[in-house]
Amino acid sequence: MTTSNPILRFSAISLFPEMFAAVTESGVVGRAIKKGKVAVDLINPRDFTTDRHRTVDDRPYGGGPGMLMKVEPLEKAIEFAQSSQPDGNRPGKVIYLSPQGEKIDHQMVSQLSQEEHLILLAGRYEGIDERLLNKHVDLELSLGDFVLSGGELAAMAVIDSVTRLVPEVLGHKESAEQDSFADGLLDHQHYTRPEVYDGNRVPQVLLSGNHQVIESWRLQQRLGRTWLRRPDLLARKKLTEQEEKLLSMFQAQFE
Ligand SMILES: CCN(CC)Cc1ccc(CNC(=O)c2csc3nc[nH]c(=O)c23)cc1
Repeated sequence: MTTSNPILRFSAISLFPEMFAAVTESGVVGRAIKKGKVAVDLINPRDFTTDRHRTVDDRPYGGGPGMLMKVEPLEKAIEFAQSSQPDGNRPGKVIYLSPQGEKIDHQMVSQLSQEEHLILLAGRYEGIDERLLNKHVDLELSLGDFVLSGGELAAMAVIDSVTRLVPEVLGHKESAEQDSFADGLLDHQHYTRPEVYDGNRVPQVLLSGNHQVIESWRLQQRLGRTWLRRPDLLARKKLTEQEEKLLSMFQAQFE
């Protein structure tokens, strides 16, 4: 269902629209749609075919394995998505999910959350015609250096991660949690009942009730774990004097 004035509209172009139920019918995105803050339109290129067999794939010039997405149904699907734009608004940004794209990270997601309309082109087969790409696609994004069967999972990752950053979508409680990754550090360890599990106790500091010490311990763990597991993230982060001190105390235990 299309909502009249959502904060952000996604148009997902895919041969497998039913896959998107995974994000539209549950969780944060499902709630945001119900609240009318976000809209997700599903557009299937097969609905724009004109032949009896509703053909959506075509053979590659120059031969080689596999097929490509047929140009005409795909172009019509993109144009339909762009036409579903409330007039006067900025034209939707066309994003092609592809292994050749720029890797998605928090910065990219944060930028996309400022848009009003994102048209997500989820490819299947080996890809799409380069001329179509040059004519319609504004941005090519990849989920990472591994092979998926199509762009749908990547498109859903964009829908979920961008929706979480749209103001007023997350309640105050959840939005606090989103800050953790946004500040470029990994998360600290988590513990819940029982206090002793499998012979292991919860770190005493977390039972102390001393919130200042607990916050300091958690920050130190976040700095230390990022240093151990993702030094690339740490290299990009300007640390305060207090953070430098906490990290060097953490590192001292490895000397
Ligand atoms: C023969 C070279 N392959 C490119 C790495 C062909 C190919 C494999 C898989 C696909 C389908 N994948 C996507 O559409 C895709 C879309 S976003 C993405 N991110 C990471 N990995 C991915 O495979 C994808 C398309 C072409």
